[in-house]
Amino acid sequence: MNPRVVNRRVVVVGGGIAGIAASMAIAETMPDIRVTLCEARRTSGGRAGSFVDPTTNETVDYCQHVAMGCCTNLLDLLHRFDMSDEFTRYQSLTFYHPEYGMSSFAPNLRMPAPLHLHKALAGLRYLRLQERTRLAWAITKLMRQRERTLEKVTAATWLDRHRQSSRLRVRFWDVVLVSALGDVPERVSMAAARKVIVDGFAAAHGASDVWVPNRPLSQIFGNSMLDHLARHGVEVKTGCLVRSLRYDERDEEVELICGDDGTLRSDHVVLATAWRSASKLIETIEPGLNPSARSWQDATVSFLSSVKSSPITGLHLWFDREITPLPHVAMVGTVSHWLFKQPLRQSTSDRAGDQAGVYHQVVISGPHRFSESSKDALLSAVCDELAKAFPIPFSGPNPAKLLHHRIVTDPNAVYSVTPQFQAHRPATTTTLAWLSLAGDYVDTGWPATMEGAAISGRLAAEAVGDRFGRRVHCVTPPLSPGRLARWLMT
Ligand SMILES: Cc1cc2nc3c(=O)[nH]c(=O)nc-3n(C[C@H](O)[C@H](O)[C@H](O)COP(=O)(O)OP(=O)(O)OC[C@H]3O[C@@H](n4cnc5c(N)ncnc54)[C@H](O)[C@@H]3O)c2cc1C
Repeated sequence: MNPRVVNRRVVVVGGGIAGIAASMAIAETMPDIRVTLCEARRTSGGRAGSFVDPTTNETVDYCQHVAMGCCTNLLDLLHRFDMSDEFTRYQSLTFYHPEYGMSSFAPNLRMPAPLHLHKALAGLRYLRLQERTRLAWAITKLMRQRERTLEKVTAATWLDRHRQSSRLRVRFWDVVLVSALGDVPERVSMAAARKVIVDGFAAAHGASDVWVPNRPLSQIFGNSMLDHLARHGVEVKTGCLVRSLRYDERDEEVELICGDDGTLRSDHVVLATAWRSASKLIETIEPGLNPSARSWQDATVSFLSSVKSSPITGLHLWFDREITPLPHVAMVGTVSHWLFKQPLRQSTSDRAGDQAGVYHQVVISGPHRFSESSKDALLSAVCDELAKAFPIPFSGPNPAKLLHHRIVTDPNAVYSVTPQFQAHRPATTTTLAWLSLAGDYVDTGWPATMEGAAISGRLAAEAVGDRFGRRVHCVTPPLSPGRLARWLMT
């Protein structure tokens, strides 16, 4: 073993998916490095978390999360924590449109990618033949363009230039892009949109599979992952809020001032918080910085504090019965974007009993028509939409009743992937040799997703390796594109 790297210490600040991925990757690839994970809250998972509803006593997610088949790093991370079975894979999706009812989106796996999508698009009854043709043409065009060349263009501009009608926008592009990017095509960069369409649908079989957790997120990314990390030698400190960072030039080590835990000392820090906390912590870094470090600090703080965030709303609805046999439905042309039914396998102690009703969740990404109205107005619009989409349980002498509801909007759920954001997105490595960044906002090419967070953590682990003279590979490659897709993309 190289004596220079023995007893190196790394502190990972933030126990969201990025911090978990970074800690696990360092522990697995460089077991002689001492890793400490500091999480401000009592458990890990960050935004991928849950709460206990006080009325039903059920543990439900702040907001339903889904992954896709293209999320190779997240799926690999789950595998490493023996958690793969906690997500269920769906190879086809159901879309609902108020005028056309239900449609099935099922790629044809006998056809090479991207032709496997033709059958899937043909299944969307609310798209006309001409619209499907124009859509397929635009997807092919998109595959031929490099992501970097699309960073400065908004999705809306690109779609206009490529003659995607407003009807097609509402019925396809808005549905997919707003759900995946959390903001409208007028604001998001086309590079991020390309990532969703090409990596998430067109390039490879299985990319568009939807993976839905079948347990509350807190039971996946919470204490069980922390226990697993501890078994890999990671020292876990929960309830440990890091308040400031200071580099001690004389001892060549970093001092982390923590809330109640006093001070930690480390050779390297991976800052794996969301962008706002990252901005605050970077601002605390003490003088002694050389001019280029100072200018990095100023630019990064100024950028991160100006990042525009986008809201996501979850309507937690307990009906007296299930309103559909379908596990989830994507909703088109409605205020509601997704409906999920009782996605979570609850232990009996998590449930108040049958009188709690059957849990459903409606998710709305980004600002919506009722953003400025009362929660009651939103609830009433969503319930009307559900009654229209699933008429049977709501009709007859004993219609389905809403027993209980809770509406949770996270105004800072995700950042908006605007062209400005893409242009200035911070990298993993910084001007400060002792500091690496992780978190879904770091430049991974991915939007604000669990996959982006997992990649960012693994990139930070690779940066730690570089710092200590190691060459480690932690990032899982993307799905391999089919031969035809590869040809289209060259
Ligand atoms: C409502 C909603 C719906 C979403 N839906 C999806 C989805 O369907 N699919 C998907 O892929 N993604 C989804 N996302 C995005 C996904 O949750 C995030 O991209 C991902 O969880 C980010 O992980 P992270 O580790 O980068 O950051 P975070 O989850 O924000 O974790 C940062 C952690 O750092 C801790 N921390 C902060 N400051 C300090 C400090 N000073 N000291 C110590 N600890 C600190 C925080 O407590 C937190 O635990 C959704 C997000 C939201 C909010």
